[in-house]
Amino acid sequence: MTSIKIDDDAEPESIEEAGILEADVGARFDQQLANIDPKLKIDIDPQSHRDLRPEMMFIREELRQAKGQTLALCVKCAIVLNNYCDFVQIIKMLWEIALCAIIIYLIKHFFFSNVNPSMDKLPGPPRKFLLGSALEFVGYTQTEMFEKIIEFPKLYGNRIGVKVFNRYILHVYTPKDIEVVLSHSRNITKNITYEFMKPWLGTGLLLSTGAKWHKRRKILTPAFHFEILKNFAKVFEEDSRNMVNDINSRLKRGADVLDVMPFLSDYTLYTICETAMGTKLGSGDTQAKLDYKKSTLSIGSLIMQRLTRFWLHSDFTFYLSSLGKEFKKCLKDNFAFTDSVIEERRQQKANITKELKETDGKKRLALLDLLLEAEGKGEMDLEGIREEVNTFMFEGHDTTAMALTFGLMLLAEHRKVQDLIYEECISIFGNSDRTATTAELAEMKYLEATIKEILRLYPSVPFIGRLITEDFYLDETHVTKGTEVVVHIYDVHRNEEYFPEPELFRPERFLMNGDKTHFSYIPFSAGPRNCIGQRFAMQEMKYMLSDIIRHFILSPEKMGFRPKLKTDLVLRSSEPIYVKFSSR
Ligand code: HEM
Repeated sequence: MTSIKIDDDAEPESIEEAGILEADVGARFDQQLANIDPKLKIDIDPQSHRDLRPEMMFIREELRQAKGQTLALCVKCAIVLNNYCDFVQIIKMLWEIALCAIIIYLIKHFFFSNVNPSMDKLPGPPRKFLLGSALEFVGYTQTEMFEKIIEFPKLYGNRIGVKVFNRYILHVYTPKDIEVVLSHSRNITKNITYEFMKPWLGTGLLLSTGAKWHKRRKILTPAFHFEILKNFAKVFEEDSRNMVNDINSRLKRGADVLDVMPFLSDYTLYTICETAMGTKLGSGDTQAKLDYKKSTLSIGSLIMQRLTRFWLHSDFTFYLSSLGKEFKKCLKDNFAFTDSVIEERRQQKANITKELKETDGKKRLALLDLLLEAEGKGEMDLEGIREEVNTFMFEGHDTTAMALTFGLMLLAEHRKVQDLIYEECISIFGNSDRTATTAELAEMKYLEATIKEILRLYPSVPFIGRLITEDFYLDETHVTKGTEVVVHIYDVHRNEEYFPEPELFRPERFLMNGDKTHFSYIPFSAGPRNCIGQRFAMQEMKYMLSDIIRHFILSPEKMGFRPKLKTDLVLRSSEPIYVKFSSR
């Protein structure tokens, strides 16, 4: 309710003056009445008009219409009301100007603040006004996404520029470009895609950057020292022997065809828990273990779905959505398991300290022990331990499980390769059933070449990303700060120039090339942020594959079967991979 007070002293002196005022005020009213908020109630006290002469009154019909009531206004009232309306108009106008300024700022910030003509020149998928290529993957399944990404170099060439809103994303495929990106000592920050993993892995070794990453890498590198891997040999041996026994008992029950992915994933999980975490899981599925495996698979898939829906990129919208709610539930299950692993090791801490004393500190600590030791020295807190344990549990078991899965699929179709590995094993062990020493594993050159070839065709991490923090050039392309770069490992491994007939599974390539593949072969990435666990992974895979081939002949369930691949945190098959086992 707006009350208009009349200052009687300001009453016009004469009818003429009132007439002039009315004409003036009336004209201005006519302009403004259209803008008066119809909800505005104007209450003019009729008592205050009682002494006014009738000539000094005028009725604005428009006001009556606008307010649904007849108002008799004296000229002074009209002036006051008019001034009031002017004031409201000014405020409204200022608000509109501010709103426009905010919108212009946001549009500029989100769509136009990042302009890089040399990136704009690069070929790439079509761009829509303002959105760029933001709609490119909307509605795609993970399998369709993978197929589309693989098509990119065929459509647009070997250096591709993509713009999504204001983000430039450079895709590189050639060893020459990849070398520049990965060797850069200061461009070590991961790109925005990895942000979606942070609620899960925190800023552990995989996701951290700058000083934190340097400090953590220094603390954790000793956990992958050659001597430590030697200590792990016993666990690798035991787990691969258990795996062989498990397959044997299945064969006795007549179950000779295995869905290999979940099977292998169990064993790589046992191995990472027992080696890096110092915790024996025991065979058989507990609910916590099942929840961990299920939630790890779901987390990857939910992150991929979020990635393709740009409106879920903000935490606010994501956690309101059903995907976000499911994601939270998966994190809870995942953390419950990893927390129990930490707790169990913490309980054994007294034993570790005793062992350290007995060996004069010469005993090398496993990863989790190093973390607990760092906690004791005040270099790390519980949150820090948790993010590293989550990082290593995931990176340390899913990557190797997928490599072994694709490995068994390829070996099953290539009997000759199996025979060559078998012969290599016989040349070392003869008829003995004993397991290999680390020195003997190092001698298995053909097996090593086979694993390399498996990882060439099916690199567990098919793409990696960086956020550029320091400008550099790729020939004439100026890659500026803020640009994201995606390195296509899967594609560079299929470059015909380096790997003739790239789709063929041919381990001999690595016997001839040795290690002179440079940046054309990077399953473990390269440069400062390469895989810290690569020797661990190679050793684990050697133990498992050699033990399988020494005991079984593999054959495919369906000859020529190639599963559809899907984009995920690691390279996955979209359908089960079955392999038939028979005893040698
Ligand atoms: C076949 C097996 C494996 C493959 C193909 C693989 C591949 C890779 C690749 C490509 C990266 C770089 C990721 C990036 O730049 O975003 C990486 C990083 C990493 N990997 Fe592996 N990995 C394997 C096994 C393992 C194992 C067994 C562990 C641990 C025991 C491990 C732990 C890590 C960690 C912690 C990083 C982050 C390193 C850093 O940024 O400093 N990986 N891995």
